[in-house]
Amino acid sequence: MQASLFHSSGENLLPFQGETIFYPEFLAKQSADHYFLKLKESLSWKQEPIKLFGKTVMQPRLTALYGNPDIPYGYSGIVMRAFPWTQELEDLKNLVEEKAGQEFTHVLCNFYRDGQDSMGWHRDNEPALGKNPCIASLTFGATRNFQLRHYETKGHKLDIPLSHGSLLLMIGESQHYWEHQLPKTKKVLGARINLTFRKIKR
Ligand SMILES: O=C(O)CCC(=O)C(=O)O
Ligand SMILES: [Fe+2]
Repeated sequence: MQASLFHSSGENLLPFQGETIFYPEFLAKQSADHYFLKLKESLSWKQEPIKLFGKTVMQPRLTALYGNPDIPYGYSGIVMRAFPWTQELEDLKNLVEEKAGQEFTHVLCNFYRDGQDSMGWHRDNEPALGKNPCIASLTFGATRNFQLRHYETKGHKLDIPLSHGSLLLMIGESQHYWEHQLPKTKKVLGARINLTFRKIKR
């Protein structure tokens, strides 16, 4: 497969040190509507604790990990065991793999119940993801503002409204030089599902 072909329809949003490409209409509305309802009711959503500066706190969202159960994956002091792929997640994985031009082993699923659920500044740079990982982020439901900023300078802040059916690819050196977050908001009342496809090494 020729990597250059896959990103031809998208533009890099980062000014330097990484590539992040946004496809606002990756899925048609009807298809995105179908997946939102299906994923909401069928995935094993759970609120899990994480360790933050030595303290155990509950994550401000629900999560579920799917993929190869033989490869454990963890972040922020927790280890998650993956559930095997469901039909819907596998179908979406195939679509995303075609666009990204690479394969994924896992998908981390996030459920933001409303604007009060969030995710703080971080990089997806666990050693198990390898040097320049491709993180493919698929969104369903309420549009939320996704923010990126340069990790060292905390400058060059970008706001990307991740809409229903959109796909964001973070590739190259993105996870080395840029951090991202999904801040809380008083404006958003509806629920949002985000799937981040990842390739995890043993
Ligand atoms: O919900 C989002 O858009 C961000 C999710 C994310 O950054 C992650 O799962 O690592
Ligand atoms: Fe992330």
